[in-house]
Amino acid sequence: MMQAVHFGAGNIGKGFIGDLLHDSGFYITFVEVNDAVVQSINRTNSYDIYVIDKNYEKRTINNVSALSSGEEEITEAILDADMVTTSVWADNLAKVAPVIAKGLQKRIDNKKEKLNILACENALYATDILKKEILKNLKADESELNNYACFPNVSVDRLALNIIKDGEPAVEIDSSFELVIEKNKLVNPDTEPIKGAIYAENLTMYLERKLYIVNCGHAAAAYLGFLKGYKIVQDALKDKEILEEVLGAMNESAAVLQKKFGFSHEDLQKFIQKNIKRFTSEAVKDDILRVGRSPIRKLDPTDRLVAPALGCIEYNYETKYLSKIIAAVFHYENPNDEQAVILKKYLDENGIEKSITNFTKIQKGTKLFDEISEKF
Ligand SMILES: NC(=O)C1=CN([C@@H]2O[C@H](COP(=O)(O)OP(=O)(O)OC[C@H]3O[C@@H](n4cnc5c(N)ncnc54)[C@H](O)[C@@H]3O)[C@@H](O)[C@H]2O)C=CC1
Ligand SMILES: O=P(O)(O)OC[C@H]1O[C@](O)(CO)[C@@H](O)[C@@H]1O
Repeated sequence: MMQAVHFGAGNIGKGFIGDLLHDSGFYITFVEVNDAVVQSINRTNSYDIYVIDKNYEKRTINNVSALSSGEEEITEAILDADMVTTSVWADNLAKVAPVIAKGLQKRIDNKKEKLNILACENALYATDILKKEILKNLKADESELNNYACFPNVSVDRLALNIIKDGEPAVEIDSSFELVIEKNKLVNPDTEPIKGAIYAENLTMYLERKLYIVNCGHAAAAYLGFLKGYKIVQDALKDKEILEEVLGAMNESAAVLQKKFGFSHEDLQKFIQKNIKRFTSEAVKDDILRVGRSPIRKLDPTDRLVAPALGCIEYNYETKYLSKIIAAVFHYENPNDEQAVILKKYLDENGIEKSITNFTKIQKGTKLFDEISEKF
């Protein structure tokens, strides 16, 4: 049986990547910092996922085990692996990199064959970020590493939510998904190691369409919804004013992608409508605090809100909606979200102008800066 080591047994780890790896014939060793999750997987060497839009049909994923993040066996698991994947959040890639590097060093010492390493995170080129972090922790240099590992980037799209079922952590998923893998960076670009994935020559257009339309619209619903006191995304989107503004932001992003990649207007409209339908599905209750989580990451100039706004500026398009949503992020509060706490503290101590530049890197004196500051 093929072996995969997956870092992060969270919603996407279990509900998406684990599901597809299992379907593709892999035995999966999860590496996870949460010991309760490790124990839960190891109790039965399986876990359950529930398909929301198929009447919560249960799918049991077997041929799995889990290791706690400090365990020595991780190096051995990587030594024997055919693939390594992550879904730990982009902010944590630097933390898993030393562990992966240790396993890779052992593969290098043992002259093992090349394997694919994929960072399945919501971020632009997350696998490149992971590779850079691995190199910081490896004796080998990049050209030697390239003989032992390939690093395709990935675009990851599936709704996966955590639930407790019969006292055990489980995951609810949507049956629809899109996993796009950078084909030419695979160990063997003619193989399709994960069933159901799309193997793309040009990942950038898929990655940007996903991050700058799907995640942009979802984030817009969360931050505007929060401002008006909603708790659930589906409820926020029943508010006509919020829906109009969310669509406005998605359309501003779409205009940039149309110009940059040559997508047709009709295709992008269909894409937007399909995603609004997903966000408003009555079967799902998606917590605004989940979708709005880690606001500092979401204010990054390469992420879902600021990057499309900068694209609009480049093409001389309007940023009426995107600027309002970026401004709304600075009003977001969640005492249980470390980044939200840091953001609020910085804002309270330094004011909106310094905060805009500090978190978005948008410079004072530019049109976009003025718009965000005014809307705030
Ligand atoms: N949940 C969703 O619907 C989607 C999430 N994503 C992306 O997938 C990634 C994971 O998101 P979720 O699964 O929702 O989050 P999650 O919080 O459910 O899962 C992340 C898991 O990684 C574990 N983890 C964190 N640091 C670790 C470390 N150093 N070593 C081992 N495990 C570690 C956490 O304990 C947690 O179980 C994120 O980058 C997110 O943006 C992408 C598409 C959809
Ligand atoms: O996982 P992140 O990057 O924090 O953002 C939440 C987003 O990710 C998703 O969970 C999946 O794309 C969306 O539901 C939401 O837009």
